[in-house]
Amino acid sequence: MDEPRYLQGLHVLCLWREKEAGPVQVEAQLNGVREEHPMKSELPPEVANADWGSFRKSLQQLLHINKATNQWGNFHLKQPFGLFAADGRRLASADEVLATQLVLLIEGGQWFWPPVRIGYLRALPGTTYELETVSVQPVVFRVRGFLRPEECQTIIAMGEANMSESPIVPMDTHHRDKDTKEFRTSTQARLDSNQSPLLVELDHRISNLTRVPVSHNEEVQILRYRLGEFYAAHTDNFDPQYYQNTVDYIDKGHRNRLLTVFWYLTNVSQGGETLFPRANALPQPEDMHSCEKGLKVQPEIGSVLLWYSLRPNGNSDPNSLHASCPVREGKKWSANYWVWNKPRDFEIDLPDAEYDDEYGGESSVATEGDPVPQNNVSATFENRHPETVYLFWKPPDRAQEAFMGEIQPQASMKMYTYPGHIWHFRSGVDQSSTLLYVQEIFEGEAEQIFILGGEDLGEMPEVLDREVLAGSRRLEMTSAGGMQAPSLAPGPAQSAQVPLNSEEVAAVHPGALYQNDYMTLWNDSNDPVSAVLRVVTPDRFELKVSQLDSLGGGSDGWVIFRSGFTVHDIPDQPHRKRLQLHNVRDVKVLDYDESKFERRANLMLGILKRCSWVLMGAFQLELDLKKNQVVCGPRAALLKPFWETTVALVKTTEASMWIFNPHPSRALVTA
Ligand SMILES: O=C(O)CCC(=O)C(=O)O
Ligand SMILES: [Fe+2]
Repeated sequence: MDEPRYLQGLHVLCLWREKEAGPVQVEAQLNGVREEHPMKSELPPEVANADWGSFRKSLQQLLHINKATNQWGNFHLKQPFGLFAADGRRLASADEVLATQLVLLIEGGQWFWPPVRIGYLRALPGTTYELETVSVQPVVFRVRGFLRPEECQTIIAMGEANMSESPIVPMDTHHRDKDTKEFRTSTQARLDSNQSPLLVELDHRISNLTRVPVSHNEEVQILRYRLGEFYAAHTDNFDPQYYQNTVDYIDKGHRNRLLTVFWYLTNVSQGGETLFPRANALPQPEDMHSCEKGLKVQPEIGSVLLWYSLRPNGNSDPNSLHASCPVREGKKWSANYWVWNKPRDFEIDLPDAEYDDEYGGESSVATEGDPVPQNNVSATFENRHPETVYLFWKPPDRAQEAFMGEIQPQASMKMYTYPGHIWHFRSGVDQSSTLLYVQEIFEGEAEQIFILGGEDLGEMPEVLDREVLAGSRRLEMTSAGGMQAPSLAPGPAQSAQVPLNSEEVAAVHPGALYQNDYMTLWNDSNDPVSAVLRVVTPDRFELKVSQLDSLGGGSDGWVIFRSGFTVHDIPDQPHRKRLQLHNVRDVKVLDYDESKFERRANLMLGILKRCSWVLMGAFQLELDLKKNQVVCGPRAALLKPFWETTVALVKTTEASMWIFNPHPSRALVTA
């Protein structure tokens, strides 16, 4: 039965809190229909601080989203729902959702532009073009001037050099013995984006239009229709019912073509229209070759059509049936750009950001024989840079990287991946943009967190004010030189380093020692923690933290952190200097005795050890020349289990360092 609501699975939510720490109010317009009385409800206050999985689960329960709303069955293969801002930006934390307030929950997991009404014009932010709704059932947009005439020319020329007969993927149950020519008479060429920078650019132009990552697209298919040539009515997605031979390839229907961006590369004098015979709920036509009824769109050079073959909930949309009417005069050049609801790289099966999400509490069908990959890793990439970073997966055997999404400042993105996989972080959406960082997924941990450090100092100044420097001036931290990729490569920091004056030289001379005052840091057993920073050379230090929480409630644990550093000015604070940390080749960044710590601590230390750049970005150090202190604090959540608060390490000497002796019979040694 056809669903009455053709935007099923697209829910518009408004979330807010009336009081800080109060419950989260939710108002929801469901299934793309604007009701006079929207659904109203609230979620308990703790939901606001919940991890992403629990947060999603509470929304899912509230809205009664379940897998069974999907027509394909095999629910374990169904893609999880996605949450988006109204401009199509994917949201990835409770914080982000609550900050955004107006969000779209899309059950099919990929962004879906709401059509609103026929004739509705939506300016695409950051571009000069508009999405014009030409049909709401199916959802079809036209974007005029999306391609420049000279780009159309170039594409046609590339296509022309590679033409062959247009194939169709025959429905194995229906059309196995039929001649392709009965359905489609055009000629076609597939073009790999790698062969042309224009195509690479178009991948991103389109991804920006659809808000679906580039990794989801098929190679563009250039089409040429000569006089009388046509394509009978069909849908672009694959219904598993009709594609038994390819059913695994399409995850039994859950991996499917989501949308088509159809390029018109020429005008056509007569005929050659794209026809939607079921537009506005018209019934299934009897004659798939008829061009009589339905919505007809005339080819117009440089314009594109965007239509969805799946509904927002991931089911197929029978109204997306479409055809190319025969060309009556002239020639028609056009192209299919198909975008799938899941990434196209099948072997590695790298699903979407939220693929690992649990639907929870659903039918047993969902768990029967789920092919859950064994050694997969969920990697969370947190962006602490002041600018958006672009995440790419670098396949081992190919030069072409797969764009997986963008991470806004302060946002994070979770990916399913595998040990040994390489991830690239770039400054832009294409592969020619600056490579900021390379991260390999390591063995052993199922959950890995990577924080892309930066010069953005986040909440740090406040922490300093409150806990260490009460009464002193608020610190103005600076953002030095934009993006600074944490790097494993040795070398000086990128922002300009100032020559040291004599005061500074004295502060960081080899052998200079700094220690926190006795009883300023504590472990769980209430033993005082000692932190000693020792300058090794004028550009390297070693920080030893001892009396850490250890096995069986003890305090034997110690950690040594080694880093290179450069000294930087802080505007208007002549006596304060920022120490920028960096790796030094052949120096072991982290040392500790595993046998001293509990499993959880070892786990965290293991992570820190493997991605030492995290540590470089996680600590914030400042030199106070007046007070002879190094102020040291965490600036990444990752560090907080070890280093909760900001402490001042005071200049000291070997002889006057304090040592805590946990043995009660022996006296504490202080100067
Ligand atoms: O040429 C057209 O207008 C539509 C072609 C089409 O739908 C296809 O090739 O899948
Ligand atoms: Fe088509």
